Order: sequence, then C-alpha cells, then structure tokens
Amino acid sequence: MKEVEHEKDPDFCDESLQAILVSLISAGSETTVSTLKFCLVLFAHYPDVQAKVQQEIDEVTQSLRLPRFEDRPQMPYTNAVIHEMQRVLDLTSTTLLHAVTKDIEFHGYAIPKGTIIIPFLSSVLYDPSQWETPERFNPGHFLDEEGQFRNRVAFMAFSAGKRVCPRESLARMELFFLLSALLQKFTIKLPPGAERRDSTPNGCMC
Ligand code: HEM
Repeated sequence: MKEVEHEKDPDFCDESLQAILVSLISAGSETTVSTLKFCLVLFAHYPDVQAKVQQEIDEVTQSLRLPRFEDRPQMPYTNAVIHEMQRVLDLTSTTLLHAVTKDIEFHGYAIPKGTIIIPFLSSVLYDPSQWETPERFNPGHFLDEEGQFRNRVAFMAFSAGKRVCPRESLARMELFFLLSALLQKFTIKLPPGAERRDSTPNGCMC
C-alpha cells in the first residue's frame, strides 16, 4: 500500500484490499470447510475406503511424520478418493455469472455477445458419458489399471477456463493436508446409534 500511495489511480487501494479480503473469506472458507465436513461424513460411511487411505498414509510416512504435499504422487489412492469425494459432493452446482465475449453458436443456438450464461457444473460431474458409475461414489473413477492416479477432463469441481477458481491449488493443498493429517491420527466413525444414510442430495452414497 505504501509503495503505491503516490500513484493517482492505483490498482491496489483500500477498496481493492477490502474486496480481496471479502473474497478470500467468503469464497475461500465456506467452500473448503463444507468439502472437509462432507469428506469426513463419507469416510465414516466407507470404512474400507478410509482404511485403505490410512494404510497408504502409513506406508508413505512410515508413521514417523506428517504427510507432505510432495508425498501426493506416492499416494494415488488418497488423491483419487479426495477427487471422487469432491465429484459426488458437487459443491457449487453452477459457476458464477459469465458472459460471452462475442457472438457464438453453441449446439445450434445463436448466443449474442454479452449474453449472461451460467454453466451447470453438475451436468459434467454426473455426465454418464464421462463417468463409469456417475451416481455411485467410486474412487476408481480417478485410478488407472495400475492403480495410479488419472486426471479426468470432466472433473470440474473448480470450474474450467479463464474463470476457473483462482485458488484451486490452495484448496487442493488444504484438503490433502487436513484430511491426510486427520486420518493419520484418527478413524472417523458414525456416532453410536447413528444410522448410515444411504443417499446424498444427489443420491450418491450407495
Ligand atoms: C473446495 C474448495 C473450493 C471449490 C470447490 C471452489 C470452487 C469454485 C468455483 C466452481 C468457482 C466459480 C468459477 C467460475 O465462475 O467459473 C470459484 C470461484 C472463486 N473461488 Fe473458489 N473454490 C474453492 C476454494 C477456494 C478458496 C480456498 C479460495 C480463496 C482462498 C477461493 C476463491 C475463489 C474466488 C475469489 C472465486 C471468484 C473468481 C472470479 O470471480 O472469477 N476458492 N471457486
């Protein structure tokens, strides 16, 4: 702030600082917290998946240290599980408001420049032409035949293109750190007497 205070119309000012802080708090906390909560619920529902993730964490860290982000390539199953949890959670369903920058034709529809569009991410995250079992929680969606992690173009939990979530890498890091550190020390279980719920809002806990 000090460096730009002499400029007539600085890009960085009190107003922009306020906007950055608001976006960090509003776009950054609720998204990550809701995803973490959902992942913990899923782990409680899938003890076998949880045990496999814990085994992978123990193998990589030898139970001597916390998991590190650099360990991720050696933890394909954990990585796949987190991706699949985000896919079935389908946190935002749509992107923010976008607008087309020139006249275009899309699937036979003429869309004039300036038209507001809201891409529907759920339709991609659950697209039966892209996922083997779109309605089922299945970490195999992100694993190849050798059990190595494979990226999927239809994984658009963070949207895509120019307006993709600008903090996707931070969010990925947070999810990986927090979930792997928690599962290294704890096993997540449903409370005694609690019934297993077999469906998410998308009908996906089967
Ligand atoms: C699991 C965590 C997160 C998910 C699933 C997520 C997902 C998304 C999605 C789908 C969008 C809309 C993109 C579009 O309109 O095409 C978005 C935008 C945004 N996200 Fe995230 N996000 C996450 C975490 C974060 C974090 C941790 C931050 C900041 C620290 C953040 C900051 C933002 C901001 C500032 C935008 C608006 C970008 C713009 O206006 O173009 N997000 N996010």
